[in-house]
Amino acid sequence: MAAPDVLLVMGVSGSGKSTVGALLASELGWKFYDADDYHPEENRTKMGKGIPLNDQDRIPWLCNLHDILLRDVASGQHVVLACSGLKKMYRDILIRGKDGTPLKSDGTGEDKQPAEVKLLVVHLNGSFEVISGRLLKRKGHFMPPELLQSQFDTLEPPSAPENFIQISVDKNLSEIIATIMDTLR
Ligand SMILES: Nc1ncnc2c1ncn2[C@@H]1O[C@H](COP(=O)(O)OP(=O)(O)O)[C@@H](O)[C@H]1O
Ligand SMILES: O=C(O)[C@H](O)[C@@H](O)[C@H](O)[C@H](O)COP(=O)(O)O
Repeated sequence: MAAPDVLLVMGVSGSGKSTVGALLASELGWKFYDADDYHPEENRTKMGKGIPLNDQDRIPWLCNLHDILLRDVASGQHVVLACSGLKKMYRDILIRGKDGTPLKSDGTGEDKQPAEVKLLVVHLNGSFEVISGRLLKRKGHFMPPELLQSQFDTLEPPSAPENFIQISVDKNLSEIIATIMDTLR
């Protein structure tokens, strides 16, 4: 696999994205973003009321994250992004933006290059029982555990031809990090 510029740590709420993403970024010395920090206030309020987000709520949030990734990658920065990325369409937006593959100038005024983000998707995969158990214990977070079923209903696990690995949330954190580091070698 070509070396990725960005690692997307994805999965349903409570699958461990923020925890794994932050550890991984620190291990790799890459920049870390938690997509939760980029939700507009309306999205946070909606989730806080127990209402699941829809495509309309998520698309502008994902487009903004795509712009951030492109900007960082263009400046040579490698990034770990923790983001639910539940549907293939959402992951495609993170890679290519909303309208597929916009062209950007390579600076010569002639050839154009696609403005794509080279992404490796790390899907943290687990059962409803294990993940809801963790969410019920998690304190001080705006996401109510009652929304977990809608997250599983929305989830489209990554599949070929996406560039991805899948790791069980039943593993402990050091095993998860070691598996990802092995994949990158
Ligand atoms: N592999 C793991 N084993 C045990 N507990 C974990 C693991 N990954 C995450 N956790 C715990 O599960 C909870 C949810 O993790 P978090 O990173 O907040 O998930 P997310 O960002 O996907 O919502 C946290 O309390 C975290 O400490
Ligand atoms: O797309 C979504 O519906 C949200 O991004 C959601 O998946 C995310 O999980 C929340 O922001 C809660 O945050 P946690 O994932 O950290 O629970």
